[in-house]
Amino acid sequence: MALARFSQRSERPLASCAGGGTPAGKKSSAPKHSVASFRGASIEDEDADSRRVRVAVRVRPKIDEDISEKCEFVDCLELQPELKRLKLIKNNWIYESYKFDEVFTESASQKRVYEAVAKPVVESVLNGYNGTIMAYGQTGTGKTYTIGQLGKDNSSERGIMVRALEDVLAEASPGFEAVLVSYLQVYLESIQDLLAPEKNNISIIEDTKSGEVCFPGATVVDIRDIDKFLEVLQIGDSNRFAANTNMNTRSSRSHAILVVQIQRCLKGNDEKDFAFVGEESLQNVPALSKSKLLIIDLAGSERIDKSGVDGHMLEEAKFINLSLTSLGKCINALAENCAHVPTRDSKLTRLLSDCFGGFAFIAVCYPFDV
Ligand SMILES: Nc1ncnc2c1ncn2[C@@H]1O[C@H](COP(=O)(O)OP(=O)(O)OP(=O)(O)O)[C@@H](O)[C@H]1O
Repeated sequence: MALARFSQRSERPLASCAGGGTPAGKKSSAPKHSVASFRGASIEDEDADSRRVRVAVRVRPKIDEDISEKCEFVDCLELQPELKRLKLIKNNWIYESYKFDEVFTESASQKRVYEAVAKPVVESVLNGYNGTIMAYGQTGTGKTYTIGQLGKDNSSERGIMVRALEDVLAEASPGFEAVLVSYLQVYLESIQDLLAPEKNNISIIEDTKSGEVCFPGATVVDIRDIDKFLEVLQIGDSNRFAANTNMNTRSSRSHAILVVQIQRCLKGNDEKDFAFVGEESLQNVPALSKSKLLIIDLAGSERIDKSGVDGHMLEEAKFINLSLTSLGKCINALAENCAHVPTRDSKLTRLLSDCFGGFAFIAVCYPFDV
């Protein structure tokens, strides 16, 4: 499974913001823990912070299900975390080597993954940037575990969503800042509100001037404490489309997107700390800084023959693979610094469009067929 992160400075002009202004595994004999290979992951000599694409890879441990299935595991991966390298061994003589921004072995804790991959993005969002963290990989490789694990009984198992909100809430001071959360899923190219599933087909509105993307009608919950957030996540997760496939007993059939908007009033008496509308300075109206954090648990890419799906689930798999392909095209365009990023090809990429560009850090990853 690969984790991607990217962030973008909000470049919306002060006056354009509402509220008076905005500073800115048929069970395979293949090892399920070998998950993905990544194009674009072998960039070695660029300065990591200046790159628009950053990729971390996490290999999950064998789980009881793998063992009870009596799968034969073939060692086809060699991890070199200290070199941030992964070797894909094809046979005794042939291997391919990939370089990542981080390589996490089976023993990597949730905390470590969060701190190395997600925490820097959360920090930049708290500083007014838009940031995105997403997990990509073959079905059953641990994306939901990494991103969305609630860890209600064991807080050490908490995933990126919960840890990110813990950090955001630790920074926010009540009454002064708002932490607004929406939880959506993209299923069969339709956006559904995970917190109010009757709201289907939610539209995506793009502000033509600022490029800001919003989802009118989606439930927005003002989060003040982590218990409330856990409740919200649990409701959302219960509404997510999931199914039992050959490769995962609870396979997510949709892309889940957590949208966290952070609003902060800027303090100070300097003119620059206040909003401007046209020529008029709105003295005494505190400027509002808005930034957005997207945390995305992508549906698993799957080989239809391996996952053993048919009928409706086959339709689902086609939509999943199509939207992942369009995401891949956008990411390639960003990785190659293309002027045009083709965001209009799928709901998923349209929804992400205000986080594509600028100082972006994004993953480019492709499923690895064993
Ligand atoms: N690092 C880990 N440590 C322990 N168990 C893990 C780890 N990663 C994943 N698992 C377990 O592996 C199984 C598959 O994980 P998960 O459902 O997160 O995969 P996924 O990539 O989200 O799959 P899909 O794309 O089909 O939804 C689950 O039982 C999960 O608890």
